[in-house]
Amino acid sequence: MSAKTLYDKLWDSHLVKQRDDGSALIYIDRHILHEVTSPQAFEGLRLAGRQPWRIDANIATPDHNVPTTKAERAGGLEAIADEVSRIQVKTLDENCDSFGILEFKMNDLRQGIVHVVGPEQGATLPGMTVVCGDSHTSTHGAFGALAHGIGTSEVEHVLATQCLVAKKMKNMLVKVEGELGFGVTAKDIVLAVIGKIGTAGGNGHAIEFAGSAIRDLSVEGRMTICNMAIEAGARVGLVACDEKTIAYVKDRPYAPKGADWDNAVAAWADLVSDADAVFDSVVELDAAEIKPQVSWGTSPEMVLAVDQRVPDPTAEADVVKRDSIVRALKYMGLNANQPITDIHLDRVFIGSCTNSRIEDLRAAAAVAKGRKVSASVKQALVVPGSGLVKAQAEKEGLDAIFTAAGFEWREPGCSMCLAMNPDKLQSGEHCASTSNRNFEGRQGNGGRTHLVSPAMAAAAAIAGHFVDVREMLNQEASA
Ligand SMILES: CC(C)[C@H](C(=O)O)[C@@H](O)C(=O)O
Ligand code: SF4
Repeated sequence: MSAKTLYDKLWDSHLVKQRDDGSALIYIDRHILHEVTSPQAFEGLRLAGRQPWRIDANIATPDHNVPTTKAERAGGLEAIADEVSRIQVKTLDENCDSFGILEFKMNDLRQGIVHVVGPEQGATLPGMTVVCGDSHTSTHGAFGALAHGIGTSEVEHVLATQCLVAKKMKNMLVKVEGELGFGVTAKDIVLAVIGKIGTAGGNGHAIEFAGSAIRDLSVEGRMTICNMAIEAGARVGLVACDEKTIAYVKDRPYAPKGADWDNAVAAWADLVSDADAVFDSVVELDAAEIKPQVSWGTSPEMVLAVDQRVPDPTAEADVVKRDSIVRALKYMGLNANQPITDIHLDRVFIGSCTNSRIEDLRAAAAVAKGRKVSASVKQALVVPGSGLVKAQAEKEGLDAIFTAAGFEWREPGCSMCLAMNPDKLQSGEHCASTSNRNFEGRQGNGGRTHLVSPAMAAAAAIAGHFVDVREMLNQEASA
């Protein structure tokens, strides 16, 4: 038998039927739902008089439309001021109740962003196929699972049949070897990868992230990396299953127990690419060369190290690239050659499915501790990814660190990651954000997003402009 990549193995073990035209039917182990992409799918089921094929495979939670202030949350669903949001969240509740689907409702301690909640509950497991009507489902690939986003009609198809029509992708290996320097994180790795290969670099591929720097990351760091595979053009991001993955999953509510656990762990040992597996393309990065990253433009590939300057379009020979630089500079209100550290921030957002887990909050709090948010920053938000992350952070006193420094401590949800709830940028405002997309208008009409790590976002909040967090923490910069 020929050598296989991890992606090949996951694909083969879920293949129900391969057709000659290249399309295939794959079995889906876990389906996660949120309020934005599920209403029409449930409606379709209803119209067709169908029931979900395997009710227990589904798990739901509202995240995009939920408000994040205590006051709005305390009033329950009726207090959601925005009508569309209120209807979306209510509809998810009604659909889950009527079809018998497990849902962590808005004020349940287990509620949160789908991509934080799935792994946290052990609903995402190594070796599974995981889908959700959300592009950042790639996050779950950090567990050695085949995970990707699907559209609303596919949500209906998965609900009805537990299968998905899919096409096998190509294999790409992104290998990051060596040790990360002090203050450099998983977020910086993935931004550097996207800076190198571009937002189309992974098109049509499943990207496996490997190498010693990836192995050295925590499982949460690996989730941050896989989360942004989609921003590199790949619907799927993957990391091999190892001892850390298994330790993370153990004893979580929906993880197998007893003899089932032992059998599962034995089976998971094979969730690695064979040593001689062949990838269609390979990209290599040296971890030691990666510095804290800041996106300056309107696409995640428009990213630089914090000590660099915003590009000068006149230095770009390629006319298409030159035009996109000109356009991005204009939208972002930046000048050619401006040092990244001269970019001033109006708001700071620490949260989103990329960076709202406990380790992210710890990293931000380590910077915020004993410091104050700059008077020039109008708002600095910290939004935990789930109620359980929030509770853990409070147990560790992180909330007190943040509020003493002048950050707002919020209830879990997607929040300022995208403008689907009250947390938004005003036109022209610059935001240091730990999220994953910096498209025009992403955080509010005319808003200007800069993607960074949690530590870099906290440092920017303190300084009022971008700074190298390594200098703020007064440590020897490792680069
Ligand atoms: C609303 C949802 C469909 C969307 C996605 O698919 O990713 C959102 O989560 C995003 O991050 O843009
Ligand atoms: S946090 Fe942002 S990227 Fe993640 S699911 Fe919500 S809106 Fe999408």
